[in-house]
Amino acid sequence: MLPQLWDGNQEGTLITLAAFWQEHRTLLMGVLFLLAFLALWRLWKFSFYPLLHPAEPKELPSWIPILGYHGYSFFNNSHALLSTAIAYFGNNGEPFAVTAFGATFYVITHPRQTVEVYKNTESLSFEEFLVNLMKYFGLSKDTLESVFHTPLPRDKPGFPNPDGLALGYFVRSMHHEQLFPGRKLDLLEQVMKDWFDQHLHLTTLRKLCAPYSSSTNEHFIEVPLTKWCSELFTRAGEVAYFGDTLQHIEPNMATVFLQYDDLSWQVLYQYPTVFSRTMHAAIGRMQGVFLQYFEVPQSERCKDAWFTKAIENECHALGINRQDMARFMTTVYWVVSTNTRKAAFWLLYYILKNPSWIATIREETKPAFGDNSAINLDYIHNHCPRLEQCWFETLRLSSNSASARVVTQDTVIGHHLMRKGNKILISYRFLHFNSAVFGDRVELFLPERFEGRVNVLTRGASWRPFGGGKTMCPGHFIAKRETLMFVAMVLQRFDLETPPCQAQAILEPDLGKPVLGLADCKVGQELLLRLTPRKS
Ligand code: HEM
Repeated sequence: MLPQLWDGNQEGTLITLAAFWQEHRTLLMGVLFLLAFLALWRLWKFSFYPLLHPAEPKELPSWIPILGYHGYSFFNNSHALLSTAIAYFGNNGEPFAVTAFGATFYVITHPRQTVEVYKNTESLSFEEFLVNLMKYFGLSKDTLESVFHTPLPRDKPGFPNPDGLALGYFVRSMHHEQLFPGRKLDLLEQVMKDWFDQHLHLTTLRKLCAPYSSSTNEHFIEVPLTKWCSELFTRAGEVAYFGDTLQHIEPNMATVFLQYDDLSWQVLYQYPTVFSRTMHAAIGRMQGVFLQYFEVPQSERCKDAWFTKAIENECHALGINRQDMARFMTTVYWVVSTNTRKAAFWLLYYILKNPSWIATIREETKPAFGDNSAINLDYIHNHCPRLEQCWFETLRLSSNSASARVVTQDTVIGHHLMRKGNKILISYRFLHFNSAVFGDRVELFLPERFEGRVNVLTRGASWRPFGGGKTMCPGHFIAKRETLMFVAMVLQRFDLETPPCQAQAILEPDLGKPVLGLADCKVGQELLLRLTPRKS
């Protein structure tokens, strides 16, 4: 029990204090020592050190040495933490440092410096991040050594490798071959179009969505919007990349993937297995399905994308075992669907909440739809500017990625010295919410801000939904094509409503979870969507 320190008698109080000090002397000395140590450490770290090292980015002060006290804020809402830091440093556009979980991140907010970061592939590494990811997925040391450090012959059979790159770097050229405009991209898009075309009918949806639709009859179906888009896009992406073989092995691969993907932020934080058992169980199931997939002879696996067998052949040639191939393919499945599913539900959500766009897009896309369900994809690509503006605005509002680079040698960015071993973060959200670039009311869905300004706004250094430099996302063409064709088809075929009880329901981006692209919506939020076939 603490003594009562002030009873109006000054002498008595002093005596009581002295007695308290005598009794708890060791404890109080310890506390005083700790406070003195923290004060000195803080003074040194955030006042004297910056004076002695003016070239290094200033660090957001904290009271916890080494670990930094920003870990919780990083988890909870990294965007809010970075906003606080930007305000603390007077919004001066200079890089600053934040320590969380013992790692120091230099945060870049100025568009010009983002370009410097993307250009520097000598001393800023994306590969270290990839290697850590692959290790986390269980790829063996030997496989990683061959993949990243064994140059493939320049004259090898298969896809040409004139620069003699190791597979870990060569795979980027293979993604480009599959995903950049050309025949292979068109074929991929065609498969997705056929899949949506077959499944976007009331009768088919009733069967497909039975496990989660909340209500259905012969006139309509009600589905949870984010779940519905996620399932449909994952299934379409699966068929486009792997044909129907995976479906035969595990008809619910998409559902297992979504269980994993909801928790995939744990991978980015490299959570220990003991704290992420559900995520590990889902990924284990997916890897198991891919093991069975590779047991099916190639000749029996049809209608897959060019990339899928091409990369498998490269892995075989390098002697990579089946387990590691299965682990790697799981990551391919991940990148194919994790962002497009979110792009689809965010775009539909914003349109639903701004219903005047429904009529606009219907009218604009109508000429792309012939009488016998034929769809003119070229028309959607090139003659639907309003739909395209909605796409850009959705990406702007829902991007929550941060490009991460590991500093492998001391490096100067924008006159600031970045120390070896630390990480660099480019937060896209800050770039996309800069009202000096994107105009007023940046927090609102206003696709018209892109009208007549698409080139200015989406080709500058402030536009980064797909990252930048060498590692810029190669999937951006297919992501756009797939999402826009889907939204156009849904609007042409169905009337959309949210049930009256859901009129006030909203979806908000979860800015706390790290992602490689678009934000998910906050846990527990969902919006019911009623789809009623339109009378033609
Ligand atoms: C709206 C949809 C998408 C968004 C917002 C998105 C975003 C991103 C981002 C931010 C990165 C990291 C770039 C960096 O840090 O420099 C990335 C990388 C990547 N994305 Fe996407 N992505 C999308 C769709 C896709 C699709 C559909 C595919 C494949 C079919 C794909 C394949 C990849 C690959 C292979 C990489 C790694 C690139 C490399 O290391 O060179 N993405 N994506």
